[in-house]
Amino acid sequence: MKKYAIIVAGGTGQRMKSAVPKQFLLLQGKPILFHTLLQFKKAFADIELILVLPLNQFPTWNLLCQEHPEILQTCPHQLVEGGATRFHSSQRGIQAIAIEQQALVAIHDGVRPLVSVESIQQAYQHAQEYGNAVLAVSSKDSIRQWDHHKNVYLPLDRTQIKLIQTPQIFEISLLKRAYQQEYQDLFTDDASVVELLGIDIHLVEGNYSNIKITSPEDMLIAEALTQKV
Ligand SMILES: Nc1ccn([C@@H]2O[C@H](COP(=O)(O)OP(=O)(O)OP(=O)(O)O)[C@@H](O)[C@H]2O)c(=O)n1
Ligand SMILES: C[C@](O)(CO)[C@H](O)COP(=O)(O)O
Repeated sequence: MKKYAIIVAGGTGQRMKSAVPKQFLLLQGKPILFHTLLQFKKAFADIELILVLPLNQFPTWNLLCQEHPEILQTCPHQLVEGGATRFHSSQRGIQAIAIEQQALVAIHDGVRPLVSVESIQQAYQHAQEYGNAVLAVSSKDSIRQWDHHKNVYLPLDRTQIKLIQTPQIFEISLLKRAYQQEYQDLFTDDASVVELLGIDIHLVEGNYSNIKITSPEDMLIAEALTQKV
């Protein structure tokens, strides 16, 4: 089946507090987005890549592609303008795909460059079998939830909790239908959008190195995890 990956990088990275948008920061000397795109290309040589960026970041990305010619040599991709929220960026990426054939579409955070090739391949396999697949890991920490009646945080059974990652992979017609829905604040990922159609989400074991680069210490962790020995 035809495979697409939509790499959403339409955010402004407020929590990273860096002058350079976090998706362009250099990890082992290469832009974070290059690492992300490359993992999908390594997973499937024939995959079609769509990169979603804010329109005002297109010139910076084009410059980076000139400075690092290996980006376009190894990971040719279509550039699509992002939206106001992650939902709207995913929606625009999805609109860029024609629906003339069956296809599996992965939506992946541009700032998760350490996703493994094996996880990507495994997730596509599960999506082929179950119609969708979402990477997730168990919590290594204890978890508490605010109780509005008691005005206190109460412990949850962490064996019942999963921490959700990307990629999140769906059949194209399902995604197109899901993203016709009106935006809601509870849409923090693509699975929550699809689920509202009454579809059960299929979780696949992810891995702990697939971190989302969100705040400054995440760059140190990513550098350490990619260190060549
Ligand atoms: N309007 C938006 C907002 C987010 N994203 C993408 O969704 C992913 C996960 O979001 P997050 O880490 O929250 O990124 P930012 O929104 O950029 O960060 P912050 O919330 O700190 O501003 C990122 O790859 C981000 O670029 C996007 O494509 N479009
Ligand atoms: C999609 C996601 O990475 C799954 O964990 C996450 O929900 C993104 O959340 P953010 O609020 O955009 O950081």
